[in-house]
Parts: sequence; structure tokens; C-alpha cells
Amino acid sequence: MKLIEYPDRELLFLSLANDIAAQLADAVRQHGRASFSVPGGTTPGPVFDTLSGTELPWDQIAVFLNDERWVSEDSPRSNTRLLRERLLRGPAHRAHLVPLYAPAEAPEEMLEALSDGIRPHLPISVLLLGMGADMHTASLFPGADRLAQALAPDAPVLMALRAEAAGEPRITLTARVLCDAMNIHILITGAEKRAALERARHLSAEQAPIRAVLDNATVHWAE
Ligand SMILES: O=C(O)[C@H](O)[C@@H](O)[C@H](O)[C@H](O)COP(=O)(O)O
Repeated sequence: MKLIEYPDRELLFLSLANDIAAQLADAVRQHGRASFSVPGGTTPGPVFDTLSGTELPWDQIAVFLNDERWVSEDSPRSNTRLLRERLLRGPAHRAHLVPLYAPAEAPEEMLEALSDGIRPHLPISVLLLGMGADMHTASLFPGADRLAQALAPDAPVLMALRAEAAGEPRITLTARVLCDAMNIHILITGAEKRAALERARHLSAEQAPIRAVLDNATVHWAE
């Protein structure tokens, strides 16, 4: 794991957006296309703001979430909504959004169709992850009902998980898909998450799911 500490959040968000833009441009140069997987939640908005205004070959870039809460797009809890509002605008509106949600009662009903959409875009060129203070990443929550399966080396691309801390049911990329990404960035802010990250380094992935991706990741942190 590589840890970069920034003097403040503003610098963190800008510098991370620049790193991601350079890696996406590089992937398109090398392969003619790229994929970019991003977290929802409250932290990444400013990174999205910068990236959305950056000139990149966005029409050759597929964007998809790490995970989605099983709510429709008009809910303020929808990560897809966050993406549309903060990332897929300006030059970045030309990117191809690969959905992680489709209207249905339960995520299990849509797993196959949504996985078919994601599969052609693997491995992920650039993966940006968030982390909760409980050491979850994507929707791999400690104590989630199918966590062991989602951490297994033979896990499917996407799984539906339920966990008390998650609120609504979730759909998430599994650990092996996250680990296979070419470039892995973890974005965390504040003292509580920094302490959680240190704790995670000495725990198993079952106890601290972020552990599954730490070895090859660059962690970006500011107070
Ligand atoms: O849908 C989600 O909740 C996310 O994808 C999740 O994994 C998130 O990255 C962490 O929970 C951190 O969230 P915050 O940035 O809000 O602390």
C-alpha cells in the first residue's frame, strides 16, 4: 500500500483528479478505450467536479459505480444520481454510463443483466474507492450476509448484499473485480477513517473488507 498525505482536502481532490485523468488518458492511448469505476457517498463530489470539466476522450471511457443502493434514481440516496449531477456533465457528459441499477423490486432480479453490461469493460482501468469508518468499501460491509462469497476468488462480477449498516439492499462489484483493476485509488478524509485504515491493515478481509484491495492501492488522505 502507498499512502499519500495531503496538507488539505482541496489539494487532495485536485491532485487525485489529475492523477486519475492522466491514467484514463494513458489507458485510452494504449487500448483505444478505458473504464473508470467510482464510489458514491459524500466524499468524492469535489473530485468529480474537477474531472467533469477535464478534456479527455470521454466518448471512449465507460463509467460505472463500485456499488449502488437499491433505490430509484429520484432518491437522494441514489449514487447514480450523484454521478449524473457531479461527474457526467461538461466534457464528461460524453462518457458511457454503464448502469448498476434497473427498476426492480430486488437487486437479485437484475444481477445477470447488469453483470452483462459490466463484463466487457473489465478489467477496470482506473478504480476509485471510498471507505467507511467501519472499514467497508464498495458495498462490502463487515457482517454482510454474503460477504464471504463476495470476497472469494471465484466470485461473480456483481453480487447483491444486505447488511444492517447499509440501510437498503446493495449491489456491488466483488473483491476480485476490484483487485483486478489496473490502478487502484482509495480516497479518505478525516482522523476517524485514517485510524480505521491503520486498524484494517492488521485485520482479515472478513473483519475489514477494505483489506482485500489495500496491497496494490494508493491511499489518498487529508485531515
Ligand atoms: O454507496 C456507498 O455508500 C459507497 O459507494 C460506499 O462504499 C462509500 O464509498 C463509503 O460508504 C464512504 O462513504 P462516504 O464518502 O459518504 O463516507
